[in-house]
Amino acid sequence: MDESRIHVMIDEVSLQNRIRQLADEINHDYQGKELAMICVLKGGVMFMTDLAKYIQIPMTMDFMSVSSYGNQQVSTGIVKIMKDLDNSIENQHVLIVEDIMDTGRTLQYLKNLLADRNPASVKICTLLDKPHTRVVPVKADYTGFVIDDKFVLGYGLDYEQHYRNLPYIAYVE
Ligand SMILES: O=P(O)(O)OC[C@H]1O[C@H](OP(=O)(O)OP(=O)(O)O)[C@H](O)[C@@H]1O
Ligand code: HPA
Repeated sequence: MDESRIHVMIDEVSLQNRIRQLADEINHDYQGKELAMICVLKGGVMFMTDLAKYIQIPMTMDFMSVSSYGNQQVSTGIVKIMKDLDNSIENQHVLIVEDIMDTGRTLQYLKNLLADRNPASVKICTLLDKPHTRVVPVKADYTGFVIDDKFVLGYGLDYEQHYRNLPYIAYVE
């Protein structure tokens, strides 16, 4: 991609400050409980690992990978599990950790799938929320930033598998 089209949307300091605030909320809300943090690969990796550093209650981590059918830019709404969780979530307080909620299809599918496995609770924590592109009525319990309808990359998010390593969120214009 022509890199002059990439602009910073959320810088590294703002990201880290907000992630610390989200962790404080989570620590408060789950006091006395154990948290099963579920990272949605690959985009959720950076957010999951940074968020987890500030979690002060007992917690476990597990990873799941899902993929949408169809071409890369157009969400078809059909989601396929590429890698399932390693461990059971029965009777556990599950927090799904995602990088972005766009159409909402991925998180709606995942929330329903995990809710069927008899957890004690299932909540969603998304770093970014693009409410204007939502197609299904799924809601996050914890949201880092609500953003405009722009294609974003960095901090886990990719453009054709690249740019996930940027320490900030950028938009393409
Ligand atoms: O709300 P939606 O429209 O469903 O879009 C959000 C999903 O799309 C991206 O994943 P992608 O399938 O690109 O995989 P990746 O995380 O491996 O990049 C992102 O990480 C979310 O999982
Ligand atoms: O804006 C985005 N950027 C990268 N990946 C995504 N997956 C859904 N929306 C986006």
